[in-house]
Amino acid sequence: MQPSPAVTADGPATQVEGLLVQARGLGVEVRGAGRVLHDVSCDAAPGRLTVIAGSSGAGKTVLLQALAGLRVPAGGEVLHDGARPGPPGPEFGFVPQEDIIHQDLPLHRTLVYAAGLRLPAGTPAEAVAARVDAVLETLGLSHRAATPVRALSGGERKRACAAVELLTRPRVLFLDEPTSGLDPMTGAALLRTLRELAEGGTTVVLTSHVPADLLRCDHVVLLSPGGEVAYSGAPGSLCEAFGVATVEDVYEAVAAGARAEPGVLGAVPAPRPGSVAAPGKPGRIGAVRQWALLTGRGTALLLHNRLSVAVLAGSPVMIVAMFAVLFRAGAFDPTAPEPGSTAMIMFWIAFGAFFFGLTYGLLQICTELPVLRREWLAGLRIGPYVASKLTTMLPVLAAADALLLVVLRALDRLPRAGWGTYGSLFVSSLLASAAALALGLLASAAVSEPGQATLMLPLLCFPQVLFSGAFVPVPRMAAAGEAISWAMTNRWAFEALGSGVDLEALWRGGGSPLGPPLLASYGDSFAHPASRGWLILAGFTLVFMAVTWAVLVRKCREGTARSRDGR
Ligand SMILES: Nc1ncnc2c1ncn2[C@@H]1O[C@H](COP(=O)(O)OP(=O)(O)OP(=O)(O)O)[C@@H](O)[C@H]1O
Repeated sequence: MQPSPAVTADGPATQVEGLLVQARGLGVEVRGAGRVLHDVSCDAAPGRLTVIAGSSGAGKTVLLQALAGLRVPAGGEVLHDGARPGPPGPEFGFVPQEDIIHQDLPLHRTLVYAAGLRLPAGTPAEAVAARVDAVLETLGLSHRAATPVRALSGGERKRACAAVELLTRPRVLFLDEPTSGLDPMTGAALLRTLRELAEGGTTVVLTSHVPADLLRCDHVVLLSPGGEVAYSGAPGSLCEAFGVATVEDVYEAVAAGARAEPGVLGAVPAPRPGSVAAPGKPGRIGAVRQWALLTGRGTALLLHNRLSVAVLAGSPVMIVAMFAVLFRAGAFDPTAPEPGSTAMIMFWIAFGAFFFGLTYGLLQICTELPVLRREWLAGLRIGPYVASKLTTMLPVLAAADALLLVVLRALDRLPRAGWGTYGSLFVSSLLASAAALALGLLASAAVSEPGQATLMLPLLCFPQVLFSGAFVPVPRMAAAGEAISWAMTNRWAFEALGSGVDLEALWRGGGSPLGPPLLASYGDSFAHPASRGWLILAGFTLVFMAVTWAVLVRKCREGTARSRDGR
């Protein structure tokens, strides 16, 4: 790791008027854990490096979130410049323990996208690039600008996350365990960088359980295992206050119940009860611009991730190859059709389109929830975010569906028909994929980790096969099964595809004696125009997207005390 450079004239630490953060008698409850913090009073002053320390589980993260205004106090209050925290604006930086940047793009490009979402609307591209360059220089990352984030070392990745937060020149920067997992030298270098930011005026608050970190900061807030302040003051007086020789001894003394008198911070402005801190002027970019930016970033991320490219390109090719060897040619020959095979070909096209959409959607959101949460706080709207997932993936799905149809037609597994028929088949497939993609996005938003999303795959696929009406025709289903089939997008895709190739006419008038009895068992499944299926599939897509939006809004708001305008 390179030594941290001096803060440049253009760097984020220059001429920043830091935010005064105060906690007064703060109590915080966490669902499932009860009251975690008790009567905590402490200050984090501008231009200072404040560290929240304590044993594991003492409540450091909860206190950091509460000081940032991201947790509702159960008692007492948090004040920013003497007022209640307002909506988080560009003056606010928060780096959680999880990475808040995507892994696949080069660092510079990642920061340019982040800046696009955070800097005021209308910021010229050159100004964005200059800002990114300045932040990279401040954090000693200029030489890694072209490196994919995934290839950065642990310490560099932590600084890259901080870099995102510095783009807007925040007045306060909160960091949750920025030095955890770093070797002592890298940790010390990161703290030096944070010190330089503090010296430039920024209020810097971090959590740490590395003893050496405490001595490098200006102010220590040490929590007892029960979530009370055991010490608040200068690091130089810490050991003396407990009558011990080392920081490790202090931890032992605190675990045994020792407490020290809170240190005096100096004069702070009197609180203005009832008032709300004004956010910095956000000047956020509009919903359409957010959607365009996210679509561009989503596409770039897809193309830069080898695994996703392999899945995107590989799964349609494999499925097309399997279909090609499964079905015999000529099933749609009007003089000697194979009615059973034609129904199966239609079903497997519908299911292939469904499968592409679902698998593409399932990992889209759950793998980037920490990034989304942080960007939401910074002003990202959930609507453009969800819409961008659709617009990023739809062209890929269109290509996969088209490939399926073109190859099956070329191999004579589909009828010799004109553009009208193939246009209809393509629209049915694409809408089936879109509905499945939206279902995948919903599942991805609802689960809490990628492993759960993978488990959802068979759960979501099975009913789509069973209740599609292909293997057990809808008129032959039990009443409950028929009711369930209404909720299956695959049923509507199957019927729209069958209607698109006019299976009814082929079965009724074709030269196979099996056609009429089959038609009798499928009833009016293919009697409706394909457009009816299209409308239903489009409706499902919209409903799944809307529910995804609602789930994500709830997840982003969860535990967030600060209101946020402009979702
Ligand atoms: N989402 C949650 N659900 C249940 N309990 C929680 C949750 N978040 C925190 N807690 C509980 O709140 C307490 C404080 O947690 P916190 O993460 O603030 O501790 P910490 O001091 O930061 O610990 P560590 O150093 O291990 O990160 C712990 O007892 C923890 O189990």
